[in-house]
Amino acid sequence: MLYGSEILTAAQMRAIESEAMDSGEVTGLTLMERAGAAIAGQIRLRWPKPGQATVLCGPGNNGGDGYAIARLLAQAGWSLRVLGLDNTPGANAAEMKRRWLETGPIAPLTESELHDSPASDVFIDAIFGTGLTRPPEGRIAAVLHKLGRMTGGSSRASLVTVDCPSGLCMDSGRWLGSGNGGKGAGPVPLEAALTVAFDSPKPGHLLDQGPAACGKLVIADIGLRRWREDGRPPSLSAIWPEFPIPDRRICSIRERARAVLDKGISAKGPAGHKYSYGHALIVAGASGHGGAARLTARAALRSGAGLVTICPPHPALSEHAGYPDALMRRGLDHAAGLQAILTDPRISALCIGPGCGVDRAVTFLPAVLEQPRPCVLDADALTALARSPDWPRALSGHHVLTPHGGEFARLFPDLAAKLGETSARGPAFSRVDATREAARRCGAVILLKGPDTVIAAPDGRACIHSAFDVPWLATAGSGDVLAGLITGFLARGLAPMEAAAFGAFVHARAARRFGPGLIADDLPEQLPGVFRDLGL
Ligand SMILES: NC(=O)C1=CN([C@@H]2O[C@H](COP(=O)(O)OP(=O)(O)OC[C@H]3O[C@@H](n4cnc5c(N)ncnc54)[C@H](OP(=O)(O)O)[C@@H]3O)[C@@H](O)[C@H]2O)[C@@H](O)CC1
Ligand SMILES: Nc1ncnc2c1ncn2[C@@H]1O[C@H](COP(=O)(O)OP(=O)(O)O)[C@@H](O)[C@H]1O
Ligand SMILES: [K+]
Repeated sequence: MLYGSEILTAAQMRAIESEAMDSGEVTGLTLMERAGAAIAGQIRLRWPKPGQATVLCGPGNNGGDGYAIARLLAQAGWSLRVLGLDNTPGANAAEMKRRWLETGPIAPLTESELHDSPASDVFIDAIFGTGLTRPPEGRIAAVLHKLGRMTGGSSRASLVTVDCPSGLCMDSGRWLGSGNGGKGAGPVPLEAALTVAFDSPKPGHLLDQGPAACGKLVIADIGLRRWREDGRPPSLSAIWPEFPIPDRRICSIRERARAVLDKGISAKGPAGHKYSYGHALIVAGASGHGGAARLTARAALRSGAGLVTICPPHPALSEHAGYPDALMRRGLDHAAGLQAILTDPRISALCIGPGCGVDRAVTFLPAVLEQPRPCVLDADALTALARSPDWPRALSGHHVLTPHGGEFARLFPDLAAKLGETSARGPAFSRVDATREAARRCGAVILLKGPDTVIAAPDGRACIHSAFDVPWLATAGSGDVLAGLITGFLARGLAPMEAAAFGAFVHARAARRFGPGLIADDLPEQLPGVFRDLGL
């Protein structure tokens, strides 16, 4: 595990469930009963007064969970309407169905039967879970379309989904059969109030359309920890969750932050002096474009780097006077000038791109890339990089690239195109797949920005950072602040992957702490509070 919580793909989850059942210590029926009880419990927690629920049960084990939920809610006094299919091939799901039939009837899972259930307070989607292999079609597609219209937007009824909204690919967060943004041939995308998933988050809960489709995500413990942790190499995907996940070794965010920092960063202590904490250098642009680089520099200073120097062309030096006084300024006009500055071995990290200007980035990139210090390439530097032939060969493991979607498409047009294609089979190509492949190709750390920021290293380690709860982070200059944070953490000694992941985490926490109305200038000012909250 990298840090934060482990994420499992649908295939990994199925493998763990199989291992648990093969061990003879737990049966599939017990796991299903626990899954059903977890969801029924969450529903009763949110709707303490028994109401009317409609449960839609599919052909597999997800449907089996649905029959268990129906039985448990009925025992708690709820009025139930259950829609299901004739064929329920799995033994466990068939047993759950049999037990439900002792309590009540099953109506056919059709659009017209669903239409006749409008009095429900809660609709429970137990049609498909981790077993979804292809886009829903025909009768089930029509049911899901109707369900989307009955529960989405301002409708009174709430949708609760078992493991995930049906039709959503749990490995990518994309609707199977739909193109970019959930549009295309598929059904009306579901918008759940609550999704209860088992054991661990899956990538699809956090990526792309997943968070909007899932609503509030709750991870329920169904007793699989031992098989998750036994004998398997640590998972490659992890997050910094802002929600509690049961049954994890590291549970407080403070502990997690401390664990990362202890791995590499020079924690401030009585024995240190400013040079102990690194010196970050920011290549800035011409007059009139200095704001972006100053945001970067300010964030680098606040990250705890011992010194930060901003390097605009000589004529633009005066523009940076007094922003803030702690910032050092040095004119930089030619690549040879940069080489001269870099003879100082105490400069420990660089950043080029924010407010730099593409032409200036083209001039300085070769000198930046051939020096061995860790370096963040952002904004104009990414555009400049994409223009140079055979650019992936110029990069290596000490480089961190921080593209947003547009910059990523300039650098990796084929991967961006693949993300936009309609996916006819699961698992669909995901933002994690794209970012991992990008990192592998150029041998550098890639941080693909968005509400679902993905960070990947060339060795395949990857991490999703979810910031869907802070949409106000999408404001001009916030990416410049992120670049500065990562540069500062690199200067202080964090490894590139850790610096990028910790940067994304601290960035979103600063935005969360400030709240709506945030402008990028506010972010660095929140950092002391963020660090204090983390006990750093
Ligand atoms: N394993 C365990 O012990 C536990 C599992 N648990 C629960 O089980 C869920 C996984 O169950 P699952 O593997 O049976 O898959 P599920 O999501 O129910 O659907 C698969 C069925 O749908 C079919 N199908 C697929 N796509 C289709 C399409 N487009 N249109 C039509 N059919 C389609 C597919 O058929 P096939 O692809 O073979 O044709 C198959 O019949 C998991 O999410 C969790 O809720 C929990 O109880 C904890 C213990
Ligand atoms: N909807 C959103 N919710 C949360 N964070 C977002 C959202 N959209 C973008 N972000 C984050 O905001 C920052 C924007 O960076 P960027 O696009 O480079 O902006 P700029 O170039 O103006 O600095 C990134 O860290 C990105 O992950
Ligand atoms: K489901």
